[in-house]
Amino acid sequence: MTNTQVTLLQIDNYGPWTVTPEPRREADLQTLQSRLYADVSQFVGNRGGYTFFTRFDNMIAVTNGLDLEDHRVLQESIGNRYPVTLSLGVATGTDPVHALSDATTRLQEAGSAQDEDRRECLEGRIIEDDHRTDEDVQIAHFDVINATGNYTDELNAFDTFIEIEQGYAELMRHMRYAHDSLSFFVGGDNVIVVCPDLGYDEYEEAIGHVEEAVDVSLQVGVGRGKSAHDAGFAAKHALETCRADGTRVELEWES
Ligand SMILES: Nc1nc2c(ncn2[C@@H]2O[C@H](COP(=O)(O)OP(=O)(O)OP(=O)(O)O)[C@@H](O)[C@H]2O)c(=O)[nH]1
Repeated sequence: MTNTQVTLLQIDNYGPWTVTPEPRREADLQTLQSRLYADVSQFVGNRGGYTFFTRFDNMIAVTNGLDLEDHRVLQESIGNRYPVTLSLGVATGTDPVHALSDATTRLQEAGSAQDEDRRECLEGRIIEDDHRTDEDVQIAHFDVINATGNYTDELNAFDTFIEIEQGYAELMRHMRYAHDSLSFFVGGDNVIVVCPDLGYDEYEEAIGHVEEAVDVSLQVGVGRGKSAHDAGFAAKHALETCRADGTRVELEWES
């Protein structure tokens, strides 16, 4: 049974900061956001977690293996080095959508994202070490079949981007509402999905749905693990099996 630990990271009072005392240069905001993401991704990644940039002012991380002290150190380190601070909500659950929803509620109850007095909140709970198992995290790594031959080498770069984003948008909505999963575009033609306990049939159904709806063909490798890294790494290996064997769905634990 999965038990996903999800952290919502929210920049405190960021909207007002971007326009005070007057609107800040857009290139500077983009640079700040991408550097902040890079630092958070490295900190969480070094401890076995995955961070997704999502909307940049709100990031979502799978943090199985990180305790509350790790979260506090992250906040302190960012607060020391950036002109902005982070509030964090952490929650756990057998279904990652529920866990994220609980993490969100924790922050919302602590105050608005644009409340001057809500700074560096840390709310929630983690999975204790002695309760962690090798099946806590399930990650599915989706990829567009032959994106290079069908899109990248054929269409102009923007039209390729539209096709890939259409596939992502359809998959993300379907996995959220049909399978209680959180999907994140991670670059190129790749989408990483944080899932509850799903099996072969659900993944095959999702791929069929996206193909039917937007005519984008996907393959998926799925892995399980104690941390996001362990599950995601297993998923990457399963995806390599799809590529080698021409299969659409590979579950690492069944190979
Ligand atoms: N984030 C991330 N991006 C990847 C990964 N693998 C590939 N990519 C991206 O996806 C792009 C396309 O690579 P592939 O998916 O290997 O190419 P493809 O043409 O779709 O070929 P097949 O996947 O074999 O059908 C690359 O340029 C990368 O940007 C990965 O594991 N993680």
